Amino acid sequence: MTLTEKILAKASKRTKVSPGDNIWVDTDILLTHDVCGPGTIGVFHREFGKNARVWDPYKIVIMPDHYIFTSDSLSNRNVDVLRTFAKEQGLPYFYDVIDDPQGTWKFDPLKGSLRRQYGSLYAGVCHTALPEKGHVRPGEVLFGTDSHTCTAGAFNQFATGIGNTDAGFVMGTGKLLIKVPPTIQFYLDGELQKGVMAKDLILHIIGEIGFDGATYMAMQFEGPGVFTLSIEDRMTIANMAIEAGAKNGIFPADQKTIEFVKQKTLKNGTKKEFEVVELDKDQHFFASHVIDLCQIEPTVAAPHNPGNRKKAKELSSIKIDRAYLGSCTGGKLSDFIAFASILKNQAVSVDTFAVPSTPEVVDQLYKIQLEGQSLWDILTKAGVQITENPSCAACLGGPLDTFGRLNKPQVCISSTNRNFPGRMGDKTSQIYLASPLTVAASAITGRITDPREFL
Ligand SMILES: CC(C)[C@H](C(=O)O)[C@@H](O)C(=O)O
Repeated sequence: MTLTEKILAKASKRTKVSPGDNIWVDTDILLTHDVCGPGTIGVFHREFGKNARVWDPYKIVIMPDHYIFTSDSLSNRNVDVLRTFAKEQGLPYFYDVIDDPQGTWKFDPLKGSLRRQYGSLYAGVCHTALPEKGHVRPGEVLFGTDSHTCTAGAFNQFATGIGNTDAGFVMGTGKLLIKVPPTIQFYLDGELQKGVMAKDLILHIIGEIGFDGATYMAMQFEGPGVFTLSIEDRMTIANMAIEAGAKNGIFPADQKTIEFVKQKTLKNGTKKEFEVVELDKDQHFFASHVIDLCQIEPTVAAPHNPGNRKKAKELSSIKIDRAYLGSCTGGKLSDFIAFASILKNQAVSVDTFAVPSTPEVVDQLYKIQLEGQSLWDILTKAGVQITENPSCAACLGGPLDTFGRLNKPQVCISSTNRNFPGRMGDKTSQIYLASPLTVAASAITGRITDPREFL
């Protein structure tokens, strides 16, 4: 069996499952957020009753993260619905945006001043925050009401996005009926070259198979190249499995995975026994691709789908109005480090926005230094507008007052995950998806630029 089949077999208490089998699986974690949480809660109450209790309060994680820092009253109401529900149900893992609805500014000793509009519990973008807060473990089944839930496949687990109806059902029963997906193998060899990031690799792969090339399939990444990738690289790759239509993306576990999971679960009091799922010798794949990481070049997805693959160097005539760094895909700490490595002692020539994915990333921006300057200082000196409020922000447009939103027709290069029309706001804007290095290089020159020109 493939990694996905092995996890699903265990979760359905079977010795073997095959692609196409419809099986009931037990859920380890159900994740929801402010956009889909209220709908999920509505389905849960409608189907299980007004006074129903969730199946297991310790297995539900609620992380508001999408439309958080906005004056839009409907968005704010969504968070209120989550808050009320978490209180009623006694949910220990509700990562509220604020501690005290009356007072939201805090003194920050790192900066020596008041900052942030969020409280001590706020976790940031759910797909980055979930592992950071110790809610992912190899071998487990994670369902989330968000298509990028597949990010957690980086940790050797079955992680997939589901709709509110399914999530309402999981909330009440802890179970879900799913069809076992066929698996496509991506066998990675070699190592990514300087100037090339995990984002380039996944854009390359989506370009290869098409943005529907893995519809309802598992994308399994293996081979020696996998172990050269950092945990955050693997998250970027698994995160965009859905952009090829995949049910999930999945990686084998190594020492990096085990150490990461142990450290985060210990720190956050979520430590549980887990069993790594090993690769079988005779797996059956729907298809198999071998990829030499050394051959990957800075890659861009041109408008209007993530599979519209071009090399960055082929697009040097495209002028941009805006550059954007952020989201579950491109707002992690390693994304900021890469971004700052190019922007050090440089200046951006177009409006450039950066949104950290979690409060932890914000803290590290002040702490981590490159040649004596903090990442925060490097970026602000280069002219980047950074917010200290981590959220999904303009990755998916959001209310008009969303930080970095495209409020007029613009050409934007972005480290995010989708470039559909209207995705970042204005419907006629053009979005080019790229790695943080390519976004930084392009922000300096004002046109799409291969970052190797700056190395
Ligand atoms: C809001 C949510 C349903 C959506 C998703 O599922 O992906 C969003 O996170 C996105 O990235 O488009």
